[in-house]
Amino acid sequence: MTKVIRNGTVVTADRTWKADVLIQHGKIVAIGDNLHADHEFDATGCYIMPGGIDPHTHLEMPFMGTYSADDFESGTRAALSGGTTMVVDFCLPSPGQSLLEALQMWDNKTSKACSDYSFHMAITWWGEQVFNEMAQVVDKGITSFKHFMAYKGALMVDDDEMYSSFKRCAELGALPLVHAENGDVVAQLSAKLLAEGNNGPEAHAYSRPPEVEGEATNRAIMIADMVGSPLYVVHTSCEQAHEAIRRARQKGMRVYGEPLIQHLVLDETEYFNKDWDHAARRVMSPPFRNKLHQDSLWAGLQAGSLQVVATDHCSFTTDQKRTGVGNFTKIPNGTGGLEDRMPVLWTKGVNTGRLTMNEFVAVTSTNIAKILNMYPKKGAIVEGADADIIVWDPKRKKTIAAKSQQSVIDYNVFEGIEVTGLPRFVFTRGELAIQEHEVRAHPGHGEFVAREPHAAVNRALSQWKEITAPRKVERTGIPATGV
Ligand SMILES: NC(=O)NCCC(=O)O
Ligand SMILES: [Zn+2]
Ligand SMILES: [Zn+2]
Repeated sequence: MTKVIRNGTVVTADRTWKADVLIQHGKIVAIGDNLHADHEFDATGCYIMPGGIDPHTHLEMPFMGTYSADDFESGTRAALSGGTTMVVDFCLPSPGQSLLEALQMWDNKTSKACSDYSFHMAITWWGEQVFNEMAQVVDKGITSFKHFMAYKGALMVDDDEMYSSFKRCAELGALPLVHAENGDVVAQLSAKLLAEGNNGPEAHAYSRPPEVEGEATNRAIMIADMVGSPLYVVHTSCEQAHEAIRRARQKGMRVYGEPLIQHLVLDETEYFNKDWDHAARRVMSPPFRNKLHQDSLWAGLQAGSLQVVATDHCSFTTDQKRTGVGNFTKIPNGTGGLEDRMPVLWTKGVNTGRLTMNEFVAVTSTNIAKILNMYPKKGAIVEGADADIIVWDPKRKKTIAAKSQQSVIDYNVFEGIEVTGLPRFVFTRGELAIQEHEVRAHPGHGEFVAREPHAAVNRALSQWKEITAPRKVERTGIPATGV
């Protein structure tokens, strides 16, 4: 059975043109004029774009004594509803646990995924077993490894562990990722705030100032440079971290930065809300920042010093958040956003002139497909690509409301924001998943996307590091050792 999307304008990361798109067996098979098929979908007035890719989600994740509430079924259904056709989630081994065993546990969660997905593997401890298993993880198509520089006593790794792991990534042609916050300083600041009776959700933000993130970002960048590895910094939220990334890139280092849609549009005043639930629902790490930091992130997307907009979707119900009443360090960290990332970014970015449509496609889909070495299977409208396609109606409007969302939690941090720009149709590998309000997402449709190591950037960087490596100076006439 063939499908064709007709009468629309194709928008990719680098081009905009009128064309029809023909789909067969889950792939794009032709792009051109006057194409016909068994089923026709009308895109009059709409843009035909690559489906969004969210490279940062935590579905059904064990964290801070509980599990994040959205699983692969509700999470990917929410994603599709908002035009995101692929997620990349994190496999988190417990300290001491085999990476392969953890991967098996994460695989078991995915049977009801409605969209395609991939994994990053977290390095939460270090030893010979981890060193060896990293190669097997890469052989399974997982070529990115996450390091938490925060969450002391739980997921955090120290500089020695990070150096060893980044070095191993360089050898394997893999990409290290970092959650960049100085976990030791956060622990000290948190203890001080609690001792002073500062125990509400606003203290979460006080305990993680931008300097904590800027320092860790810079440290991770320097370590990656010393081992000759590229680096991807997740949830870049502030100017200090952005500055470190920008500076590194200007020096030719292969560093990527990922702002979240939450940090781009929500600010720290949320934590000063008198309603404890309101503030706690917005507790995440790093916390929301002020308007100056937001401007820096938008500028980074415009200038190309930041490349990707993600969500870090890690949703907890109000009841789960209430675990932290009386002690902000016990509030599960995380917010949702999978359904909202694309419409909110379009509304606040494209509709305001902060982003072009092509930049929108780049930062929501194409750039990450390239960084994670799955382009043009994903992130592209080209013949042979997976038919992960959104037909985007720039005039469709809605007001974001928890009562009508796909996520299973009981609130939405974007509640009340009116968005203009929503999907008319969403296709996941050629299957129609969304038709305006109608959700046809099919649990079990999603497939694991394996990725190859040694992406072009890894190859170029290791070549350069080899050429510029320190070399012993061969000398003749070495003087005898003195007595
Ligand atoms: N970001 C957050 O607060 N929760 C999810 C885990 C993480 O990414 O740090
Ligand atoms: Zn994080
Ligand atoms: Zn995260």
